[in-house]
Amino acid sequence: MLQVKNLSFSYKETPVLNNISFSVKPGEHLSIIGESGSGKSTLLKVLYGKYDLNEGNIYRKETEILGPKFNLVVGYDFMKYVAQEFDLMPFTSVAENIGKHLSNFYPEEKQERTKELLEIVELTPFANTKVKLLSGGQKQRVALARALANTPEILLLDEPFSHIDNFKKQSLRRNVFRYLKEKNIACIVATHDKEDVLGFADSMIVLNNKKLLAHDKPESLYRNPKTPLIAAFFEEFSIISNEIVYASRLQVVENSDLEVTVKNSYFKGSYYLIEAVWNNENVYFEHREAINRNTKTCLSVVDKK
Ligand SMILES: Nc1ncnc2c1ncn2[C@@H]1O[C@H](COP(=O)(O)OP(=O)(O)OP(=O)(O)O)[C@@H](O)[C@H]1O
Repeated sequence: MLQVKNLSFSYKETPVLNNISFSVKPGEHLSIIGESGSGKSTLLKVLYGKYDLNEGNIYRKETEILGPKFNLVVGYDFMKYVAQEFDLMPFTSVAENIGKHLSNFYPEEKQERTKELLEIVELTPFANTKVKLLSGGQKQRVALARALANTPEILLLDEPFSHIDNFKKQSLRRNVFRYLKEKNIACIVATHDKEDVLGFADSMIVLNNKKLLAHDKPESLYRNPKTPLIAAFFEEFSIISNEIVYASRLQVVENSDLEVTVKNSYFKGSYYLIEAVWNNENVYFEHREAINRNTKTCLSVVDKK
């Protein structure tokens, strides 16, 4: 449904994206990951038609998405974009902000729809609160609900849960992503958080050095990370005999050639992450309890599942 072909983009003299191609199917959830400054936000803005491309094309079905040089009003009805800065109306209520783009011809439907959207983003108790009185995370949820109001075909989300506390984040993420699937709304999500990806995204792209480093299912990239950058997105890892090995694949054994010296133990809830040294390199592994500093311990690599 959305097709990106050989896209290249520069801010004046600064090239940011080089020869990027991918496509998104109706209802697909695509994550964009990459280090800070790798161009995730820029890619979303370019997809939205905010900038003119240097090269390449973006198509939604047969329609080409064009930048401001060719399209006076930025944006399209079939696509909504929730930026990192939310651009809300501070002096009006949460409900009014959410209903801003809903038609006034059908007041009952508008009220019903606003109620439904408030529930999705868990803001029902704040319906009549002025937006300027909300926290950053609450404003982010208003922006999300407003983007969903007219059921777009494609939603572009830039770090959609970054301002939301951990208490709310899990349930909100499930609510929103489940809703998008139910309504067959495609979403393209720029994120630093693997929790936004695993269990939700159908596919992911990795931006690095202006290029598309990888494009695959999250499961495939997790199981076979081509580079340390990809592995680092998912978990702590070590390089052992030129292989990327996640901390969860190393276990303590009686004897092995891999004898490490423990430096630190970090409590992680259901396990400890142990930082150790082997051949002057850091090695990370998971263990059910903390291990004293300077303890020598042997490790073995568990086979991939
Ligand atoms: N308006 C702009 N004008 C000039 N350069 C910009 C502009 N916006 C971003 N850049 C540059 O483009 C590059 C990509 O930035 P972008 O914000 O797209 O990265 P990002 O991957 O989204 O980063 P983050 O994860 O920190 O949000 C950076 O080098 C940034 O400095």
